[in-house]
Amino acid sequence: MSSAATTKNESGPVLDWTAGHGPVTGALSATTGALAVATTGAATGMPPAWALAVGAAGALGHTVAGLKVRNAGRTLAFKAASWLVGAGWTTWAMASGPLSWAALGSLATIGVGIGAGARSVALYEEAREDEAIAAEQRQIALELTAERRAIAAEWVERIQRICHVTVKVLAVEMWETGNGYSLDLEPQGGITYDRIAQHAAALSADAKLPHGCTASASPGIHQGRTIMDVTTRNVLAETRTYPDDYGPLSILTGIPWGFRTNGDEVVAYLREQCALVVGPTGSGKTNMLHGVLGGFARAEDMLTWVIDLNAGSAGLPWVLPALNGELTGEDGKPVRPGIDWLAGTHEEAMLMLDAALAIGLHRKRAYQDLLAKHDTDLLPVSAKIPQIMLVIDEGAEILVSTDRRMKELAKKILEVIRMLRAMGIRTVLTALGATGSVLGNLLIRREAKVRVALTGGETEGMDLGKMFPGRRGLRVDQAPYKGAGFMGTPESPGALFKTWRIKPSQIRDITVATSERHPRLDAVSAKAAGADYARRWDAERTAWMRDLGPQTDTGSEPSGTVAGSGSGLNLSAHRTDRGDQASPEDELLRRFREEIDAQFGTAPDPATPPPPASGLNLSALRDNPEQDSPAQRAALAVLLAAGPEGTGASAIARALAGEYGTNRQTVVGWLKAWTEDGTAVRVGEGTKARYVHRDHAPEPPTND
Ligand SMILES: Nc1ncnc2c1ncn2[C@@H]1O[C@H](COP(=O)(O)OP(=O)(O)OP(=O)(O)O)[C@@H](O)[C@H]1O
Repeated sequence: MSSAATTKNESGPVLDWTAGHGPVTGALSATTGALAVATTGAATGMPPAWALAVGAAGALGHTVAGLKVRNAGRTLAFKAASWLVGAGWTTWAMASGPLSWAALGSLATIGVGIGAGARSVALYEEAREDEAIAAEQRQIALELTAERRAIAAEWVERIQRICHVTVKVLAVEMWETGNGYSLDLEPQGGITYDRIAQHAAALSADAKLPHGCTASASPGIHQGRTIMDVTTRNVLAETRTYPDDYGPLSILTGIPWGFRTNGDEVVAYLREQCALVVGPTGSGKTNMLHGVLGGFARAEDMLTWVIDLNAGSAGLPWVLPALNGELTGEDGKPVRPGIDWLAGTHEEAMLMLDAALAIGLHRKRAYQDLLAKHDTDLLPVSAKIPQIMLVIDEGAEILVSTDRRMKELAKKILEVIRMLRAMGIRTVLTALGATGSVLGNLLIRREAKVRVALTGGETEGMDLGKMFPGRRGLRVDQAPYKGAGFMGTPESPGALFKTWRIKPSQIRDITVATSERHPRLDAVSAKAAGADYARRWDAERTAWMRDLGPQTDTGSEPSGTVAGSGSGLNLSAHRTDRGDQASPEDELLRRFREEIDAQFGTAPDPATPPPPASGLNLSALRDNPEQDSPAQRAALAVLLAAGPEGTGASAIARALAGEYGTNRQTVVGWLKAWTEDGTAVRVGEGTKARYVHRDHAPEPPTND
């Protein structure tokens, strides 16, 4: 029913006169209307021809209205006929008396007739409308198929001309994002995908794809098929922020690390795999690391332990705001740090690695029954028995370092990688360059199949062939943007991708959002890890964080206090601002350190690949007197022996190389530390600059 609305209020039903008629109400309305007019007209002596005139006008009006809404001819005819029949009856009834049996009987028949007619007309109109929509869709599909056919023909011709390979196109799929399309190809004559893949650059050029877009061939559903992905819009040039849905993730369902050129997420499955993230300075590696830590923080079955000997800078933003009480959780509850353990010093890193090894070995014994119950040799990781992810910034450089202390760490890291896969302990190592010394390590090649090469336009030290063996046509200049590069996993072959930009505020938001979600270390593991793990957040163990808080990863900026400053984040995004706020003393110190950096090359030059043993900045160690190693003491002795003439980092390193294997980079770190605490004094300028022990230092000039 549609003519009278059914909504009720206190004053009774509300009538909606604008609503249209259905078949029943339409017929009722027409017949009761005609009867009313006939009886009133007959009683008052109205001329019967008037009713006929009104009927004709109604028929005309409805026909015009029907034409406007494009009613079918038969609908228009039916509506006009209804008006005319009604008007004819009224005219006749007014003349011969409307209340006779004949008049009422014929009116009832007319009513039923109008009702039935209206119903059939309505059904007909509906069917017409459906047919029109279907025809429109057929037209769109036809056009799309024509577009696909054109694309297919274009690529068959192009591949034939450039690769000399005949292909059959089995399907063309347009990406929903509108950024490109994929072709499912069947190369003829037993030719495999790589024959096409090696011509990727020529194919892209021939197709006149915009910069940053590629035509890349990869294996298809079987060896005789090839998928050709063609990007037509360069999404890598866009900055996309980390998706702000911080919902739960799991190690078992993978952690998203970025997006492909077709807009799809690329996911790292790390239950059994280790990962290697290579990125030279300025490529967006720190940002990516934060994205990785953010994903791990969101997981319900992972605990993240971070080693960063660059003063812990990769982990600090996940720890300090929580430790300093700057964040408040739901209901005012304190917020747990976004990572479970942070080692910024050699000592702490040793404790962490020992704990990881102890946990792994103990899990092997203690969970025998559980493994038997699940009939597996792979520990069933869950929120109750979480996976431990060891994230080691510049870890690859630790592995190839010749420094004795680094070698100690390297030995333990390799043990973790080699022995603890089944027991749910895996690593993410970062490296400044994809150099032979990093990828030459068989263990890394075998265990770290989740690989990322952030290029940021850097071409040196980026051996993509070694990073993604078997993948052809990958070129560094395809991803000249910060945060962009290549990612490959066992599930998703190496191809272009980009990381999300994660903002400092998002790190805080994720820390808060995931605080309640982090699992606790299972009792078996906690027992094995012992007091070193239980006391990891003790004030004296975390004092270095507060001391080093706002330092950057190069350690070449003044230290200050973080607590209460409200800027506990140590992100490179903030770096440029800080110089403006520094005091004159800090500024002097900064300039002094810059000079040292310039002279001794402590800050890596983005244009050159780092030598294998470089890249680690050990300045973080300087604040801890307990960390004086025999090598350090020997270096101090060399400095003292140099007398008032003083000496330089290279000379000290040469003196120590034989016995301790100390490299120049390490000595530079010590000299910086000694200069800051007054143990040594830097004299001379430029290439004449040298260090003198304070016992031999010249008298400082006085002002009077
Ligand atoms: N995914 C991204 N999208 C857009 N811009 C990014 C992305 N990642 C990084 N950037 C930009 O690049 C800058 C440098 O990033 P980041 O500090 O992570 O580089 P890095 O390789 O760690 O360099 P450094 O070693 O000097 O710290 C950031 O401040 C940001 O402006």
